[in-house]
Formats: sequence, structure tokens, C-alpha cells
Amino acid sequence: MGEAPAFFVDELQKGYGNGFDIKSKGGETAILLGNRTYVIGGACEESPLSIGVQIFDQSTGEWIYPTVLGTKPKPCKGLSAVLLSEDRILITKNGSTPDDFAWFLEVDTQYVRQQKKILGTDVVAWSKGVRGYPEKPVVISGPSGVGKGTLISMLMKEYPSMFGFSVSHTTRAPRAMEKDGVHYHFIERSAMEKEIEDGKFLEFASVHGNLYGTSVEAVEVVADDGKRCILDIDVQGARSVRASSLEAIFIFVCPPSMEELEKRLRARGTETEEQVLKRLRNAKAEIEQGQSSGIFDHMLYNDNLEECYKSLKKLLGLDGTVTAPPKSSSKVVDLPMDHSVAKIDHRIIINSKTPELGKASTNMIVLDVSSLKGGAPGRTRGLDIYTMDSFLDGLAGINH
Ligand SMILES: Nc1nc2c(ncn2[C@@H]2O[C@H](COP(=O)(O)OP(=O)(O)O)[C@@H](O)[C@H]2O)c(=O)[nH]1
Ligand SMILES: Nc1ncnc2c1ncn2[C@@H]1O[C@H](COP(=O)(O)OP(=O)(O)O)[C@@H](O)[C@H]1O
Repeated sequence: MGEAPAFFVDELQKGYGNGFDIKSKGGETAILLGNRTYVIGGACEESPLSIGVQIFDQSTGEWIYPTVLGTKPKPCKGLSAVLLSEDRILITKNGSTPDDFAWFLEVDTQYVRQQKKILGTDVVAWSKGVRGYPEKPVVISGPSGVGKGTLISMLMKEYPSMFGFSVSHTTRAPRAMEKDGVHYHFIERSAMEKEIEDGKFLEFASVHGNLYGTSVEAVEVVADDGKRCILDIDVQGARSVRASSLEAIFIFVCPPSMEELEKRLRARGTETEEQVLKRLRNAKAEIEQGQSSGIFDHMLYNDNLEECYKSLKKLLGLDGTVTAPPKSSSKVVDLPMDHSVAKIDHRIIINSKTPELGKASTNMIVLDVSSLKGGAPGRTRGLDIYTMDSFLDGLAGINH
């Protein structure tokens, strides 16, 4: 464990008046929340490629080195911090690209509280701030052999820039044509159980005797790529996603009959006889649940493949009326190398410390945090960034 930055100790022992006070020297930033001061900056001792976090507890006079979870930001030349609410701190990085500019250090969110209980240590978690929202993910469920994979492949082939597949983790063995990291992340049961315990999964279930699960990261990387995420998961998984904060469209695919389902499963030739029988036994319960659970927004009957694919495209708005997903309207803004931050309601004003003469407002950037969604262990989405000039232009427009 590293030494606490010496210069902070004097400052911290004096105490700060309120949660908005910020002191920064040599790249570190400190922020007071209750009787704890979070010192953020420099490189992390344990993983030097990320920014360090230490906590000074004023009631005990002790330094705490928390377990740091989530996607960690890389160290930078300096950073600023502002307390957003009682549960998270916004960190802005000096001289970073718009993609890597805003990060959230969660100190008391639901995820952090949950992990504190599991790990029995102090926990903080990083989450990267991302502009805008992706389109709602599409969850596709149905019994084994009904044609989910076939329909998803057709969609991805016709619209490669629009859809991305959520690559699940599974403990089952790969089939002959399956590639690790493409069709599934194939993983040992003990390793997957550990990752589930670490809170890395959006949902997981035991299906046909194997463990399957969707990691938070699997869905986030698709959205990072600007694509709409497709999840091929069983009914239990669909129920968990329904209960989660992820808003999605839920589709259940039915076979025309059990006989046809059996024919397709056997013709695919990827399972042993025993596995085929297990899948057919499970199919009855899955179809019953799919039709009666109220989880699914749409039912598709995969009798004729082309017809079923047409119906799928129609319910996704791809029947010729929509050609491309809406793009974010935010313009790219230049972010100042060295800046200070101030919070006004749901807006963070970022002010360059080296403004151009005579152009006071153009150096100011507004970070709108009024509609944030998500958080650790995934991204925090819904940020908006614009220049003060365009904000003022907008206000002038409203007044005319
Ligand atoms: N809950 C959950 N189910 C999954 C996941 N990935 C795949 N499944 C489901 O697991 C079941 C078995 O999948 P698989 O072994 O690929 O066989 P298939 O259904 O015959 O294609 C299917 O119902 C999939 O939808 C996942 O991440 N979570
Ligand atoms: N409408 C259909 N008619 C006939 N065969 C189909 C149809 N849809 C899919 N298949 C075939 O059924 C088998 C199972 O389909 P697959 O997409 O692997 O199912 P799932 O992913 O739901 O387990 C594959 O061999 C596929 O080519």
C-alpha cells in the first residue's frame, strides 16, 4: 500500500467546510463527503495504469485504501472533481479527448453498497461517462433449435453496421465451428462463478446443465461501437434483464410444432442424443413460460424462415421505413487542457484556466448531467457536452 500524499495530510486535518470544496496539488484532487475525504489522482499503487483513490477518515485520522472496481481511467496530467450527489463524484481529466473526458467515481451507489457487503471492505467503483444513449437492446429467446441463431445471423449480415451481438459467457464446451470470443466466451465454471460474485454479470442462468451469462461489458462494448445490441438468452435470463435497469425489447421465437423442433435440432447435428433429449424436454417448459410469463413484447413463429425474418425486421422498424439509427445531435467540442469545474444544478461548467483574450464564453464548456443512466460496473450514459456559446444561443432562441 502506498503512502498518502504528505502535503494533503495538513490540509485534510484542517477539514473542509462543505462537500464542494476542492484542493488540488500535483495532479491530485480531494473532495469531502461526510467525514471522509476522497483523494483522487496520480497512479494507483496496485494497478499503475489507472488513477489512484485513497480515503482520509477524519473521525479516526486514518487513511483507507478501498477496493477499486469498475473500468478504471488511465492516469492523466491533472484532474478536477465535483460532487454530483451523495453517491458519486464527477472527475474531469485535463487534456483528454472528448471520449475520455468525464468519469464517475461511485462511492455509495447500489452497486458499491452491494460489493461492500460481499467483499467486507471499503469499495469505490469507476464508471466512464459517455454521451447520448444507444438504441434499446433486443432480447431474443426461444427453445433450442427454433432458429434464434439463424435469424440473428441474417440480421447481422444484412445490417452489419446497425447491430452487434452480445457475446455471452458459457461453461459448455465449444461446438466444432464456434470461436471463443465470437460465439461465446468459453470459461471454466469456477472462473465464471467468481466473475458473477464480482458483480460483472447483468444476468446468468443454468441452462441444459451449463452456466450461461451476459456480462455487463458484453452489452456495453456493442453500445460503445454505436450499434444496437442483440442478446440470445433463455427465458430465465430474459426475466432477469426485464427486472434490471436495462430497457430492452423482448422477443420470443416459437417453433411450428415440437416435431419440427426435434427435426431441426437433429438436423443441426451439434448435440449428442442425450443432449438433444434434454433440450427437447426443456423446450416444453420454455415455450409455456415464453407464452404466459408476460416477459415478452412480441412472439414470432418460425415456420417459414424468410417469412419469420420479414416479421422480425418489421417489428424492429426495418421494413423500409427506417434506414439508419438516429445520430447524436451534439457537436464535437474542444476540451481545455487545464480547467476548473463548477456545478450549477444539473450542469457542470468547465472553464479553461488559460482563456483566449476577449473570448471569455467560448472557453467555457457545459457538461449536462441531468439525464444520466447506468453506472458501474458499466458506463454512465446520457451525458451531453456543448459550448457555453451554443447554450447561450439556445437560451436567446427561447426568449425570441
Ligand atoms: N440466460 C442466458 N441464457 C443464454 C445466454 N447465452 C445463451 N443462452 C441460452 O442458452 C441456451 C442454450 O444455448 P446454446 O448452448 O448456444 O444452444 P442453442 O440454444 O441450441 O443454440 C439458449 O436458450 C440460449 O438462448 C446467456 O448469456 N444468458
Ligand atoms: N424456419 C426454419 N425452417 C427450417 N429449418 C430452420 C428454420 N430456422 C432455422 N432452421 C434450422 O434449424 C437449426 C437450428 O437453428 P438455430 O438457429 O441453430 O437455432 P437456435 O439458435 O434457436 O438453437 C439450424 O440447422 C437451422 O438452419
